[in-house]
Amino acid sequence: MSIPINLVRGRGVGSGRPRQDSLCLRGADSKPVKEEPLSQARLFPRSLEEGLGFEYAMFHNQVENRTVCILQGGPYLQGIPGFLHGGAIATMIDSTVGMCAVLTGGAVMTANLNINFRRPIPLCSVVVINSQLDKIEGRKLFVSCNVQSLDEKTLYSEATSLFVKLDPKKTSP
Ligand SMILES: CCCCCCCC/C=C\CCCCCCCC(=O)SCCNC(=O)CCNC(=O)[C@H](O)C(C)(C)COP(=O)(O)OP(=O)(O)OC[C@H]1O[C@@H](n2cnc3c(N)ncnc32)[C@H](O)[C@@H]1OP(=O)(O)O
Repeated sequence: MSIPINLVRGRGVGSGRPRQDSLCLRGADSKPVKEEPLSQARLFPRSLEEGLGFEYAMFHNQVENRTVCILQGGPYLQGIPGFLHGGAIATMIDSTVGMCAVLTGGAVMTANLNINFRRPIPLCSVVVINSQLDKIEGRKLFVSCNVQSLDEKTLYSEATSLFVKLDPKKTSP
């Protein structure tokens, strides 16, 4: 029986090389089986060679609860020829609004993510993801963002998201 891997904890934040992470293996009942260092585990957007995948830097404003990501999607992220794959865009939107939620609320997980893809993003172009915390209701954090060209003339995507703070009383998220 194969053991499903339910949680890979990434530690790489912002730009830089991928770091070693630890891996928690969980059985079918979601109970931890063992936790050990795993050199192959990487934060997903840091899993490709430099320059070929997700090239980005993030900046967080703690006063305004805003996170900005400067992103250049490389040639391994192609969807329609010449343009970024929608899943790659979704990954970086989730990572940016996720960073905003984590730095505001601590341990959270994405519960809902809605994306409108307005214009295709040319491969290897530089775009800006602007996210901000809209409101907090109990354990729920609502974060929205847009993806624009550097000159702000082109709106590529808009998204809204819901993050839920993990409940320490529950054994698994
Ligand atoms: C984790 C540690 C974080 C620390 C990391 C630090 C290092 C930072 C490094 C790098 C940051 C980069 C950032 C990465 C970003 C990527 C994040 C992801 O991609 S996460 C993977 C995808 N998401 C899942 O797999 C979730 C699967 N879902 C769940 O596990 C649960 O559903 C969970 C935890 C989200 C909520 O479960 P419940 O049991 O705790 O809570 P309930 O009672 O169900 O909901 C609480 C409230 O939220 C509403 N809610 C829940 N889900 C909803 C939904 N989908 N739509 C609307 N409302 C929803 C409910 O109606 C309830 O609302 P009412 O309190 O009654 O008002």
